[in-house]
Amino acid sequence: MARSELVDVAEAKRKAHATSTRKSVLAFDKQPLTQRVHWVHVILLSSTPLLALYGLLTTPWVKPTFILFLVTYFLSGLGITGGYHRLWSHRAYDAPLITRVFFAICGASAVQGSILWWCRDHRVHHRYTDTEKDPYGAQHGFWYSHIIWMLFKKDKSKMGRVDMADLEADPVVRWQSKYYPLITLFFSIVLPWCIAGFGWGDWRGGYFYAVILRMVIVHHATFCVNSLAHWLGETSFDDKHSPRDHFITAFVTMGEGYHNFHHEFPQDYRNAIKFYQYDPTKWLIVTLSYFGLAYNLRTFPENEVKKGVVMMQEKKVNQVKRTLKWGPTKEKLPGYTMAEFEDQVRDHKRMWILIDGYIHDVSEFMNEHPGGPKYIKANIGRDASTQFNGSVYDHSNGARNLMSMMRVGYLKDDSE
Ligand code: HEM
Ligand SMILES: [Fe+2]
Ligand SMILES: [Fe+2]
Repeated sequence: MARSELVDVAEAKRKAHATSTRKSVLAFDKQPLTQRVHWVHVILLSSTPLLALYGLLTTPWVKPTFILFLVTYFLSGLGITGGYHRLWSHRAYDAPLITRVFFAICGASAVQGSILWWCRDHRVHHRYTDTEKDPYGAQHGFWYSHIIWMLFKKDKSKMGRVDMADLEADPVVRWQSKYYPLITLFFSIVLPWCIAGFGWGDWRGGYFYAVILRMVIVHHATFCVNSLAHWLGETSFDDKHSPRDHFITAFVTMGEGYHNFHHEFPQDYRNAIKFYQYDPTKWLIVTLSYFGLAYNLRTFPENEVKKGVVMMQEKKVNQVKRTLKWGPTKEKLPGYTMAEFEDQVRDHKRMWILIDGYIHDVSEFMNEHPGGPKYIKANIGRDASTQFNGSVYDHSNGARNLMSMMRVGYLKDDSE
């Protein structure tokens, strides 16, 4: 079986498996919707955007607050992407205590739950992508994977399970889980607010911009990794699941936009593999590694990454190939012995020519032959393989493809 056919068969099996998983673990309970609402999430996720909007309309920007807004945006955003996501969820690199504490604090300031909670869901998402066990399964649509999944409590017995032993053993993770509300309150709200207030007297701007607006933007940036990154762009490495690569998603999410790559090679500390693609999270990890603050940066072997690309290209080529006519194959043709072939030409006056094991009807082509009819006529009823392949003229692919459309039979050997 050809390699491309193997790929197709494997894919059909995967699709069948995915459908059966979807049927067997149908989502959501019979419980009424109102009883399943996750009120804390609903209130947090609806009030903060409204507050941010109100702040935007009523509060003037001052330069130091704008700078503080940018700094807190990058710190909390990178806490999620560099810490929660690449370090803890995927172990894409190792980091000493100081880096882990830094990321634990920055990540907490994004107000997206503790490392343990966030990483558990994320590992489940990778393991059960696009099935009912995926907490933010993209098969339920853009808005479900963006935010709706958080607004309802889940039936835990139906969620996928993953190994979290490595995180449970990390004292920084345990410390962050234990004091999560305090750490978040202080680093997300109190500290930036006080810096703007005590620093330059902008209590109002500090609250609305460096705390609320920044929080809302980082929330939705992260949510975009689950929605936009499973919806917009190319499936450059594998199309068996929904993750996609797009530079817009990368810009919105601090580099998490090459999501097809990421789902294929989740342990790679990079999301963007080309130097010109936007991945500030990767740049941060590399910079930290120069100072010994990150080490063992993991990358997937280049050879395997390229195979993914080539297999997708092959798939696209095969799709186009299937739309073209290639002439009948041996299984669809009658076989003739050499004697039968010669009889057909002699007794039935067929204009048949034998080349490369196939018999071709050249009656309509003879006078169109770019090399002139003479060469064809001289070979009716004969095997012209040697002449066709070089002794007279070595034909192009175009000529070979054209010839395959003229097949009317193949040459049986006498034992057949
Ligand atoms: C069904 C069989 C054949 C087909 C479909 C075919 C097709 C073509 C085509 C498309 C060309 C243009 C150049 C190219 O694309 O390579 C060509 C040129 C030519 N063919 Fe054939 N051919 C066939 C059989 C033969 C045979 C049996 C001979 C020789 C005994 C022959 C001799 C030549 C020669 C001499 C040229 C001219 C090259 C030139 O002057 O540039 N062809 N043929
Ligand atoms: Fe994903
Ligand atoms: Fe991930």
